[in-house]
Amino acid sequence: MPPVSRVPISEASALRYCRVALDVPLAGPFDYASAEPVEAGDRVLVPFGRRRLIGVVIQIDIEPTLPPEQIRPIERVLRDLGPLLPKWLALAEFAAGYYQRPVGEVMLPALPVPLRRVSSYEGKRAGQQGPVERLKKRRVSQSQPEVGTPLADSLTLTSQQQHAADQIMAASGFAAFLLFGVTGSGKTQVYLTVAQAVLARGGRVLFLVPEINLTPQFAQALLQKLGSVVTHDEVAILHSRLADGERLDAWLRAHEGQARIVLGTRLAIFVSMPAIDLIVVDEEHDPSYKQQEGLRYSARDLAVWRARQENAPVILGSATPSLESWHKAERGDYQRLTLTERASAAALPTVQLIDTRRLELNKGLAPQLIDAIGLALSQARQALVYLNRRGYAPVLHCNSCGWVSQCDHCTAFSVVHRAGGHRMRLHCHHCGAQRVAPASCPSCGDPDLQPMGRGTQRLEEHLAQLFPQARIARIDADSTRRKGSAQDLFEQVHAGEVDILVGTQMVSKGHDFGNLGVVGVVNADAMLFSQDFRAPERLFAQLLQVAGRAGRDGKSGLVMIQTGYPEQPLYQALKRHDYEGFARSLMLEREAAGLPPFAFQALLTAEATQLPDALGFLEAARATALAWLQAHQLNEVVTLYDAVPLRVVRVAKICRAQLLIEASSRAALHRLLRGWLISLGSRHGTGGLRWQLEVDPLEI
Ligand SMILES: Nc1ncnc2c1ncn2[C@@H]1O[C@H](COP(=O)(O)OP(=O)(O)OP(=O)(O)O)[C@@H](O)[C@H]1O
Ligand SMILES: [Zn+2]
Repeated sequence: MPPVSRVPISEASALRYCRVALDVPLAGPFDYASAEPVEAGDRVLVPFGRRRLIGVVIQIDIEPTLPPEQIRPIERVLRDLGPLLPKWLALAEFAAGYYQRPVGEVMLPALPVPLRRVSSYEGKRAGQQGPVERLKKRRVSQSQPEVGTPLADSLTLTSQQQHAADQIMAASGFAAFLLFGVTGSGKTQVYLTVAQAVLARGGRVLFLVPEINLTPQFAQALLQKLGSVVTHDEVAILHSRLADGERLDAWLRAHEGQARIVLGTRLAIFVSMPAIDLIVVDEEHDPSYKQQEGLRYSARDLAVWRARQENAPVILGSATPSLESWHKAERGDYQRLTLTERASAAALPTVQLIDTRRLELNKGLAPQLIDAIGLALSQARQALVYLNRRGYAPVLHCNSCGWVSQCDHCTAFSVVHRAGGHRMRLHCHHCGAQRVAPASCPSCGDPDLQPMGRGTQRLEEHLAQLFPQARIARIDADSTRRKGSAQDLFEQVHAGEVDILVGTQMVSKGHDFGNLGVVGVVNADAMLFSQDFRAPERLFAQLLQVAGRAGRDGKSGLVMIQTGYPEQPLYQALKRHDYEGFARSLMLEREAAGLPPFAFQALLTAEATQLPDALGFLEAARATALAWLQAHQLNEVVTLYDAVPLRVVRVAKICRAQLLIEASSRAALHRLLRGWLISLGSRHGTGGLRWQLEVDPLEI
């Protein structure tokens, strides 16, 4: 361990004071003293309580807020990396302010682990070097990077694609575009055409995709189209499944400017780049752009902020834009570009609603769907059956006494999963607890326990019985846990080694299947009557997206949706591929009800071992907020709802409750949040109570 530099008080006048952001759940930032000059953006190793932490200097030459003798000195300035750029610091400061988190909890998690872990800089392995030098040594010893092979790019843009690309390329400085293009309209080609122009003049591009599994497809398309303007080495890929070293490598290449294309999932929005000349957010409506823990940011919204900061254009692309973005386009904040036709001379698929009320289903499948799948297979085409529920069956049930499988730790059913050798297991999808399914009913002893309902595993089994000759692949979170397994499965589908694909929404996002003739949707109704006001928007998007996988090759595509409510406007709009009409009706409802995008929300969630503690905390918080609103004459502008338990109230033995805050003015909402948070105290309160604030929550 390097000696701790204890600076004698007599020399205190030679000290400078600075403010350091640390990843601790306290307001911060924290004052430190330094004998050597530091700059904003420097990473430093500092003592904190009894621990030592790596932090980021965010302000220098400050007037300390504590008496000098209480201020501890910085132990070491980490000089293996130049200071983080002012623009990057500003992005983190903005996110911290907007999402109401201490800046250190934004900055440090945004850095690759080795750059913020004390042990990377100490101990035997670290020697004198830090992780950056170690990585660079490794890089030199590896073979030279291969140069991208420019492939002939034979596609001629359709006139709609060309028009959209021209509009974007004509933009100077910041401009936000909503690229609204039907499924298969070739939005990717528009992004790539604009990116090509940017890269050809030496610029840099940040591409965001919603799913890790889409990065290989995208990276390939990038190199194919852009191989003449960038090399392999100039593309950096960032997502959460990379090993620490890989992530550091990609991050550094972006930070140091070597990478000119950064392609990644939501976390890539926090990448450090010397400049960005174009940002693309593909499938901008996708909920996975919203981080659901820690700093609950929206990468899509930060992308727009960042484009403004960089004075660059941003493209938000989707066949089913979020109502937030659609609203901004309607108001003219975003420029809307529309692609109404599929690119490759393919028509949009025919959507049929199968009324299951008058049907006898065979293993949950309508005879028409079974026939359609059979026909597709006989024509050597593929079929996809979509069921957004993983596992074998949602619950195990006793016919004699009515016992159902429940998680011991959560107020939720435990889901039946089939392990190898057909053994049943029970998994809780909330807390992750797993156990072997009981052989007989724990309540009455009846050995005849039945799985009830259907998940993707069971659907896969049924399809195998109905189509014994077919090669069936299941793609869901369970079948793709192993790194690379999703990519392998998708490659098998593309290579034609799969006849029937069974999957959850993982299969619906953005995949360009070449030979998919039929898409069947089962059990979509489950989401039709959800409490969440965003449920119809989300269901429509999911179904339109999955429907859009069919018939992309120019041959016919057929989509069959099994429903007990075919007359529902959502299904009727789907049948017409009518995003615009459906969005219009949802928008009217939202406006009448004063819901987003016509209002702004925040959600305060509390967790405690006893529900009354969580509710009590929220009620006290509510009273404080009400008083504050009254004092600031904002009680007309901001509404505080009652504190209520969450739908799944107990998870892993912890009870959860929430308090919804809604405002007609974003500024008023943020004023309240700033004034209020201080009064709530530490996020880890006493008696195991924890709270969490989310700005712009997606799920309520
Ligand atoms: N100008 C073009 N001429 C011929 N084929 C094209 C053209 N542009 C795109 N394509 C092809 O059309 C298919 C769909 O393109 P792409 O995947 O970009 O659609 P998309 O708009 O992203 O759709 P989705 O929203 O459904 O993901 C791809 O196979 C692509 O190669
Ligand atoms: Zn559980």
